[in-house]
This record gives sequence, C-alpha cells and structure tokens, in this order.
Amino acid sequence: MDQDVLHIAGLRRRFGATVANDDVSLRVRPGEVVGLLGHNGAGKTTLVSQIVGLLRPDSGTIRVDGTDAIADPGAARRRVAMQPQAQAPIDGLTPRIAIEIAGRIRGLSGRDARAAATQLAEELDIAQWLDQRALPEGRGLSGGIRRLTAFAMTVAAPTPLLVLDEPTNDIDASRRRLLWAAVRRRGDEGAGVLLVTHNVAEAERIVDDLVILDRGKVVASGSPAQLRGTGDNDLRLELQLPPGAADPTAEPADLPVTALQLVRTGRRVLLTVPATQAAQAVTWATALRDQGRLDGYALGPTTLEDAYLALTAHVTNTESQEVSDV
Ligand SMILES: Nc1ncnc2c1ncn2[C@@H]1O[C@H](COP(=O)(O)OP(=O)(O)OP(=O)(O)O)[C@@H](O)[C@H]1O
Repeated sequence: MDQDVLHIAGLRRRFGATVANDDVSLRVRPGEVVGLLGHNGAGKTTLVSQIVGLLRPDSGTIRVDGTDAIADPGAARRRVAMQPQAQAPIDGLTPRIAIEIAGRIRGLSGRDARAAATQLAEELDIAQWLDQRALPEGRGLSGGIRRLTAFAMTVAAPTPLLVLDEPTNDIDASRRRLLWAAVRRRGDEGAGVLLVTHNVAEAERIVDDLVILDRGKVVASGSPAQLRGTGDNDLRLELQLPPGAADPTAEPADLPVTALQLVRTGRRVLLTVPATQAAQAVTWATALRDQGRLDGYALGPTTLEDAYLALTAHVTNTESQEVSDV
C-alpha cells in the first residue's frame, strides 16, 4: 500500500437516497495506467472529485502518494493533477499561454513552462493552434483543441498522480491516438494515471488495469486479459441486424452454436462461442445473411467491450441492451 500513488479503501458517498459510491476500493501504483469504466451515473465523477478534495466522502480512506487526502486535501492536491470532464475555462487565452500558466502554477520556471508548451504542442499535434486565442461560446478554438489544451495543462509539470476524466471527448481519431500514446508515456515515465473513460475499445490498448463501476460499486477489476476472462478458448460473433428485423437469437436454446454469453445492444447481438464451433458459427451467420436476416456478421477474438457490456448490461439508454448467460 505504501508504494501506491493512489489507494482508496471502503469509500462511500451518498447524495440523498442515491449511493453514488458504495464501498469503493482501488489502487494505482507508480507507472500504472488504471482505467475507470462505467455507464453514465455509475459514480466515476463522484469518485474523482473526492480524490482531489472537491467532495468529502461519508466514509472510507483516500491516500495520494502517501498523504491522507481527506485529512489534508491541500497536501494531496499538490501530488495530483486532474483534467476535469468539463472544458477548461481558457477563453481569452491561447493554448500556449494556458499551458505555460498551468506549468508555472505547478512550480515550473518560466523557461521550463515555455519548453513544456512547445513540446506538448508537438506531442499532441496542436502546434498550428498554439497561438490562436480561445473566444467565448466555443469560438476561436474547436472543442477538440480545447480538450487537448486541457490535457497539456494537466501534464505540463510532472505530478505523482494524474486523474483524467474523459480526456478524449470531442477529439478526432488521429489525435485521439496521439493522446492515448501521451497518456501511456506518462505512465511509462513513472506517473500513476487514473483514466476515466467510456471508450472501452481504445482504452484497452493502453491501460494496465481496469476498474468497472456500476451503480456506485466496483463490479470487476483486473487487467484487460483478466477481464476478458475467456482467454483463447472463445470467440466473439457479432451479428448486425437490419432495422426492424427479428432477433435470430431470441430463443437461445434453438441456436446451432453454444452461446456462452449473449448481449443485445441496439441492432447488434454479441455472442461468445467456443472456438471449436467457429465453422458452425460462420455457416449459421452466412445463412442468416443470405436470407436477409442480417446486414452482416464478424467472427473474431473476444474483446474487453464484450466483458464490459456483460458486466453492466442492465442499463437501458437510447439503445436497449440486455444480457443473458446461457
Ligand atoms: N451533486 C449531486 N447531487 C445529487 N446527486 C448527484 C450529485 N452528483 C452526482 N449525483 C448522482 O450520483 C450518481 C453518480 O453520479 P456521477 O456524476 O458520479 O456519475 P458518472 O459515472 O461520473 O456519470 P457520467 O459518465 O455521466 O459523468 C448519479 O446518480 C448522479 O445523479
């Protein structure tokens, strides 16, 4: 525990009748990137707000780099830099000035802060906007460039712990890739990183461990490989249904393959099937497609997204989603 850069144990926080964090425990070691996943309302922002002292827990402990973040939030805040989910208020500033100010606040010399702004602009490919002013109502700089600027402000000076709340929101695919690499690099350089994201598929490639929150509770944690669980023995069959089509998996007992797990999300059905049944799965899905009952299908290795959807599958949003273990 003493080596943990973040150690949370038994954390509870309620808002009236809502238990936003329910006995949450997690740890981040130096050099580790830990992803925090969960649907809207799962309790992620409540958790990170307590780490940086914006909210007080009802009970439990939070230690940041060895300091008690509840008893001494000021000392903890010096050891953690956080990128909040809300856009940083940089209207009137250029990204260069905003990054330099953030670096100076965190103790960099003027020279080091200037060097950090230049280096981060290169790393995140935002050099062409570095001296463009952000204007009110989102003018001047796009949401993606503002978000990358906020990330650069967060990492401008090194801290033992980084907390990033949805850092890839609004960012285009090619710069997202740069951002993920930049996050991983901070871990490789020794920082502990707690990364809140909805982007399961992309986060999987850079995190060491994941913690999945659901309705305030940790429902699973471990490495992506541990959470995928099934190793090389199983495959994922994804069926894409045409609009309004009947679900060909509605009667799991009648399927020509063994569905170890079945998740329906919108017009997608994700089945986990034994690798030994690959040929049957392809034959079945090809026949369904040829009958016009599927738009298409894909058979491949199981992914973390499948495990995540299965663990949190009670949630209903715009897309209906349900899961069955068959
Ligand atoms: N200040 C507050 N007052 C009342 N309820 C709150 C407050 N903040 C959060 N909640 C409730 O606590 C629960 C957890 O919210 P939280 O914002 O932590 O979730 P989240 O996982 O960060 O969601 P999102 O992905 O949408 O940001 C939700 O039910 C939310 O409505």
